[in-house]
Amino acid sequence: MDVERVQALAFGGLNEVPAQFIRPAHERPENTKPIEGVTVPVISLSQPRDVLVKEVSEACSQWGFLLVTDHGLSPELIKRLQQVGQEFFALPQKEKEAYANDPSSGKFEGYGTKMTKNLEEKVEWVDYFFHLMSPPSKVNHDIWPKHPPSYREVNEEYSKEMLRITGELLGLLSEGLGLDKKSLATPLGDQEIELEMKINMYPPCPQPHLALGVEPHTDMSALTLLVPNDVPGLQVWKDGSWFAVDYLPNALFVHVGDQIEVLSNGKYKSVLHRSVVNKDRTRMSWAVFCAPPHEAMIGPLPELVNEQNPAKYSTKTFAEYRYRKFNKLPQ
Ligand SMILES: O=C(O)CCC(=O)C(=O)O
Ligand SMILES: [Fe+2]
Repeated sequence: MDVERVQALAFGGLNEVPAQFIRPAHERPENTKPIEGVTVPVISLSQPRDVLVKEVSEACSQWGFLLVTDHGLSPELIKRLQQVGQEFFALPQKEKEAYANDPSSGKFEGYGTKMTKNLEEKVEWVDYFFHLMSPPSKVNHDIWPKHPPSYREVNEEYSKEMLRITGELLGLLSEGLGLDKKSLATPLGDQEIELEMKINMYPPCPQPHLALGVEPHTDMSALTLLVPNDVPGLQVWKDGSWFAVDYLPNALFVHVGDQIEVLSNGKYKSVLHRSVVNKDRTRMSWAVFCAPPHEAMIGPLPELVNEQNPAKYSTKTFAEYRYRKFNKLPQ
């Protein structure tokens, strides 16, 4: 299958973006103005637990998004993760193509460029690499980049840290619902929770005001933990406006995904977000999607549902949720 890669297109010398990237006027990045004085929450994990539970659960109820600092993830490990990802994307095009995925035949892992067309038939200004990274028993290392050779070791180390931090955040969010610390982790599979790595690579774009990196969406995951390079581009939606998320060195960008919204019966919000591109610099981001195993049954936690608070979401397997979301069917 011949897929035109955005990276190859962008570095091939281009003065205008091709028509398939040009968004209708209402979708263009300059279109909304954030509310003055309102900023995205930044929360340090080294605070007394009661304060932390309150701050994290407020951020997840009001924004579905927060920046986390003092998470114990070392800046060196983040740097190594970014280095091996950059080295992969710096490989000659032909070498990258050996890892090409094929979502239309169910092969989601590997090197890709989004081909599925939305209603307006527009595509995104991004290439990516996507692979499962945990639990180890389900990971297929043959799909992971073999170059640079340290890719595997670095990503395995990173994955352990993501599992630890996911566990901590789920504990805080459970307590924020007034429940036992394990209430959210248990239905999500606990140590069997699936962690997927998606490296997004957004090359410079000759007309950034016309295109989008990733179009508005909510993540299907329970939580998404992301580290970008130092080029800003992520925007989150709140109360009718897009808010640009500034780069904060070594912070983890935490998104509430659909599964936490469902489990919390709507107390926590799955955040609508998008990314914009720029003219001069390559933006990259490393998103780790933390999601339940496919066979897990996900619905509002029974402790949160009663006559006054009926279930707002139906209960179904994560596999069915995914199928419905991919095919734009009602949940
Ligand atoms: O690059 C970003 O900051 C956002 C990427 C994203 O939302 C995604 O890959 O799901
Ligand atoms: Fe996302």
